[in-house]
Amino acid sequence: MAPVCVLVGVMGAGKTSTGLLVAKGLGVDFRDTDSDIEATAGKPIPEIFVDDGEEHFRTLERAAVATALASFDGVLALGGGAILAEENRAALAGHRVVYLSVELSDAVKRVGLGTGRPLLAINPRATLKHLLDQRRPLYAEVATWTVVTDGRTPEQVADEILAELAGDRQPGR
Ligand SMILES: Nc1ncnc2c1ncn2[C@@H]1O[C@H](COP(=O)(O)OP(=O)(O)O)[C@@H](O)[C@H]1O
Ligand SMILES: O=C(O)C1=C[C@@H](OP(=O)(O)O)[C@@H](O)[C@H](O)C1
Ligand SMILES: [Mg+2]
Repeated sequence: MAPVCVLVGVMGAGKTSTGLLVAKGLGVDFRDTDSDIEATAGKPIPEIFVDDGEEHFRTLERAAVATALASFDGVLALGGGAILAEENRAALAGHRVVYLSVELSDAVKRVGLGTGRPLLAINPRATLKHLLDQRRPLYAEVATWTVVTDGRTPEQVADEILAELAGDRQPGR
């Protein structure tokens, strides 16, 4: 069993919102490792960071990623930092991994002022710039294809993914 596709990308790339639309379009289940982690911990992500620290969050995340990749066959969204762990990048090999790319200005517009992302609590623009610089090569490393999301709605991005998936399933491709 394997996910139809796995969405990766930085915070604000639209993994959760676009993933839900892709799953709906395909008529399959949607799963987000962030929700799995919250269910396991019994509390929201910001509280995990405050009470237990980022390292503990990453430990829960590695377990959530491994479980979902092995046992889920719908559309799977990962948290933006999941690709930091070598173990997770290795586990993604052989899966259809869609990198939702977004540049700094759109990412800041989308998540800069929101709550719920503890890493962005202080100076979201500078933090996002640093995370993008650090992580871009890692997203590219695990991706089997990249979809640019700047200036596009989640619906437009989801439609492109659905078209690509439909093409993938055609005989001879
Ligand atoms: N393509 C897009 N265009 C504009 N806003 C978007 C887009 N994708 C997501 N958003 C908005 O950005 C915010 C973060 O989206 P989300 O799906 O949670 O991103 P991620 O899971 O990648 O962090 C949400 O408010 C969402 O509505
Ligand atoms: O980039 C990160 O390190 C994180 C991204 C978040 O998920 P989204 O990318 O869905 O916002 C969430 O896993 C946590 O706040 C840490
Ligand atoms: Mg998300």
